[in-house]
Amino acid sequence: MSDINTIIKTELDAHPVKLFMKGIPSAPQCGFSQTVIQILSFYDVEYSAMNILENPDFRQGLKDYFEWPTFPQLVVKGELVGGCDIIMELHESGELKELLESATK
Ligand SMILES: N[C@@H](CCC(=O)N[C@@H](CS)C(=O)NCC(=O)O)C(=O)O
Repeated sequence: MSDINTIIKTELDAHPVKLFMKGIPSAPQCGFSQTVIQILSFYDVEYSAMNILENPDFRQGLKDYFEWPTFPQLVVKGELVGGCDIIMELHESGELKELLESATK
């Protein structure tokens, strides 16, 4: 495993719900990231967010790690759930609630 993959794995092990985004939750720097932050605010869930604009190694490393080319990336228990479109769909279908609840169990 390359160094960045090891660092990503350590980060994911430490945070059951992890959002890789552009900007920070109080000041998203992209509309897609902003939408996911708004959706997460509907849930009583603790999450950790990383600004990939300030972490270029993660920005490229995550694209390779998850084979997913864009941000945001929401990761629950080490598994990529998806980006903005998927999170919106899962929110509307009610599946996101279950997923987030499973993260704390
Ligand atoms: N359809 C995507 C939209 C996200 C997207 O297009 N993100 C772009 C612009 S913010 C991106 O991350 N590009 C790669 C990069 O900037 O490294 C989703 O559902 O998340």
